[in-house]
Amino acid sequence: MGTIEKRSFSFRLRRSIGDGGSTNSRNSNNNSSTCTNNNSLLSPVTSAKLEVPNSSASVSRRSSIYKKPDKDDSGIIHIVPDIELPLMTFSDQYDIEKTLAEGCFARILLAHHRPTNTSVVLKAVHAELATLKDFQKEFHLNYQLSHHRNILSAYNVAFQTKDYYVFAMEHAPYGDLAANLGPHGLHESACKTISEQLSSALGFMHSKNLVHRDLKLENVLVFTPDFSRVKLCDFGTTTKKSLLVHKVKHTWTSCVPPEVLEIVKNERFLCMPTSDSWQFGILLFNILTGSPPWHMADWVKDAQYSNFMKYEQRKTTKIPDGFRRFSPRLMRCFRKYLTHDPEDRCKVTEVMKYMKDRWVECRIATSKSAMLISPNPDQDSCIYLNKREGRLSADENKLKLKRMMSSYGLDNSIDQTVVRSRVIEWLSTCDANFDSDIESLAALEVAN
Ligand SMILES: Nc1ncnc2c1ncn2[C@@H]1O[C@H](COP(=O)(O)OP(=O)(O)OP(=O)(O)O)[C@@H](O)[C@H]1O
Repeated sequence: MGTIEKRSFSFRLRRSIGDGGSTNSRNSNNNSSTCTNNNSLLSPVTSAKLEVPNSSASVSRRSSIYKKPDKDDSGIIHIVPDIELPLMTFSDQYDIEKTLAEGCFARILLAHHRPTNTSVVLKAVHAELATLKDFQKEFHLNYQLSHHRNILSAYNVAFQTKDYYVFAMEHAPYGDLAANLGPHGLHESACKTISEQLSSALGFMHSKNLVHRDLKLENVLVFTPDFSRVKLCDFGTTTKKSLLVHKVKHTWTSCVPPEVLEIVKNERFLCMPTSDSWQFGILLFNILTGSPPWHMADWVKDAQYSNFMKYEQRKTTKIPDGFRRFSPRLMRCFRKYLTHDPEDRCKVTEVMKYMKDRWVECRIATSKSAMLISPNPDQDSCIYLNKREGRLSADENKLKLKRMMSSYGLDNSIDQTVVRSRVIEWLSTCDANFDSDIESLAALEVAN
């Protein structure tokens, strides 16, 4: 094997975010705006000479190769600088420990950086599948956004090998949200924690006129097992607001907003933050239930979406199937995120108004069929509420009713045998598999 010559590249092209038009890249935006390049905005990136840590860096960024980007970017975030990428091999400075993931465009490698004795993750973008300027844009944005606590920190380190463009970032020890989601979703409190952090990260991006465009479970990384620290990653499709873009390829159809789904192949459209709001709504549903609300936001082809759309547009009061467990407050919130018309869609931070509300309510009886929905009560907030809090509120309501009736001088003595047989009769008409001996009914009798 011959030695690989180390040389630097500089790029004469001057551009702003979204400028391009490559056909094989994932972010094949095409617009004509051009900005003046400023090399001083980001110091030349070399992996041979690593940056000394900034003393004010937060605990999670203590790595000796982390250099904090400037908080007050005054708009420079929209100018992708020409950076020099030294050519090297991984083994020059890194021991590759394992491949964490293979994305559509990149390999994600856990590596040990020998000179600084630091564990890092290397995102190695296939040079054949992405253009150099797409790589530079992703690296620049990730690095510049790094100072938000819920955005993955990129180190000031980038280089190229024979086959890859590479940059370094911190390691998320618990992987992505998709890997942490059970079939019945997460508990309400975890969903609130996650949505608070993600809405903050996306709100921060929007405040800088940037649209992420590819929010999905796989692009949210988990740093603590209780989800108290999650971070947004993958800025490969991030675009400046109002630029003309093509559809993002290689994403789940359920994440594609209706106005984007309608776009015909190769047609371009304006990139707007409301598409992140839509994807936030889908992600919220996904983490609460374990699956997306529909396959695609096409009211002709997808009955589930069509049902939601009728409800959202107040053509029916019937709550769509997948949403029945949610409280009226959360339904109001979903309506705002998942409204068909992007003009009417709320800002991504809207969810913060709903943090004090209960999100999940149980409208499912504790019958055998209900238990089949979630055999593990701790996995499903609906059943969880039903068991731990349902009885308490039922007792309280009963007492209230008794007090109210007696204050009007009404007799409130009830024949419990009649009540019991009516309940059994009603349940058996609802559920063919109903067994009158189930524990919940025995408990009902005791409570009465
Ligand atoms: N810093 C990290 N720590 C741990 N895992 C990571 C890290 N970065 C990425 N991953 C894992 O690698 C996967 C792919 O990463 P990423 O989305 O950046 O690659 P990509 O090629 O752009 O993906 P896509 O297929 O969405 O285009 C993530 O879903 C996540 O599981």
